[in-house]
Amino acid sequence: MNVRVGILGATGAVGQRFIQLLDDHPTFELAALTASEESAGKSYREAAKWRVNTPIPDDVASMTVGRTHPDDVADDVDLLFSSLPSSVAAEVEPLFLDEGYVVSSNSSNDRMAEDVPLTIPEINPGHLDLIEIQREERGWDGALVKNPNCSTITMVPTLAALDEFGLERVNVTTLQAVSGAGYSGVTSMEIIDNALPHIGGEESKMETESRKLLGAFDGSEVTLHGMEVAASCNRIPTLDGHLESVFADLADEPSVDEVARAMREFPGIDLPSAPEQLIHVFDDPSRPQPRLDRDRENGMAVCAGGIQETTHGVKYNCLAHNTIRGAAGASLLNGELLVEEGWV
Ligand SMILES: NC(=O)C1=CN([C@@H]2O[C@H](COP(=O)(O)OP(=O)(O)OC[C@H]3O[C@@H](n4cnc5c(N)ncnc54)[C@H](OP(=O)(O)O)[C@@H]3O)[C@@H](O)[C@H]2O)C=CC1
Ligand SMILES: N[C@@H](CC(=O)OP(=O)(O)O)C(=O)O
Repeated sequence: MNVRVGILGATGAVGQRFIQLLDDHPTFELAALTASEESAGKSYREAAKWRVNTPIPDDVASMTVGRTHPDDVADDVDLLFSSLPSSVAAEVEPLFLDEGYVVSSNSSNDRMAEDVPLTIPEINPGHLDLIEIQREERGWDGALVKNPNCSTITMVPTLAALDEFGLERVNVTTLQAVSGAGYSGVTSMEIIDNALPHIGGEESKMETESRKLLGAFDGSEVTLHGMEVAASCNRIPTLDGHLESVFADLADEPSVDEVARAMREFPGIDLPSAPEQLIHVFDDPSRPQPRLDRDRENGMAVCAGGIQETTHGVKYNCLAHNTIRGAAGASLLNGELLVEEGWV
């Protein structure tokens, strides 16, 4: 079965990743591209400042970019991926939902809304059933599903693996790539030979979204996981790939080998864009590294290493590709799950 998909915000950093990942997708057929009024009416080649490391697919280059409005998206598009600035997404996503579109969104608005599934398919696929409640409460024919913030998604699979040892408290420090801020996010004068110890809003996203993702869903609501999370977020001059140092306090006292096993054996999911192995664990304490490890399994794997025991639990480093597993790849996987579960 072919599913016709569109991208809202198709010209941006994440939008370009969507186009790259959708090229040759087994079931998704790209049928609509939207961006701002400034890009609308232009061919995609003219409108996008293409910056990813594969050429624009020929059939996409000649497509016309529409306005980000339901009137510019054909009715027979089944699924929309959204990578708009969150202030724009908050205004326009409801227009598409009212019209019955299913939207798999990467933008941060509504991630913590009680009736909106915030999902990582390998971690909490059951939370998709919140769509029933969302439709009742908001009167939408469509459905809205969010993926988490890129720093959150880097850490949460490893925390999910640790949960069997009783997760009590998590402290995390991030070293985030410049692509996370978008193409015009930080200037070269700000970031070269430097590190920026503040990323607006990022810390609270990690502290709250992680608890929702690992929260229990009883069929009507998600109860946030009881762990405490404290985050410190920093920008460094890498291009792609967020590296994070996690200190996790646990109720049990697992050995390093037991923690490594729990991470390595954490189950994946059978979807076209999912990695074979969700968490790649290194014995070499100098890995993972952004440049060497961010592209594992097409940028969809999470890496971990440097696992050591601490007084109250363990510490380790983890890494994921922020614009693939942390953004476009995450929405794409949610889209595949929506199709698999019959919501599209
Ligand atoms: N970069 C990353 O690693 C991650 C980003 N995100 C989130 O994804 C979203 C997109 O990020 P990113 O791709 O980096 O952003 P960009 O600024 O690179 O792209 C934004 C896109 O939205 C379009 N757009 C901007 N304003 C409007 C408007 N008023 N109406 C319609 N379309 C508009 C732009 O079109 P045009 O080209 O015409 O201006 C462009 O296509 C954001 O919410 C971001 O926070 C999430 C996780 C990671
Ligand atoms: N803030 C993230 C990227 C991002 O846009 O996050 P969010 O999807 O939560 O807005 C970073 O700087 O790396």
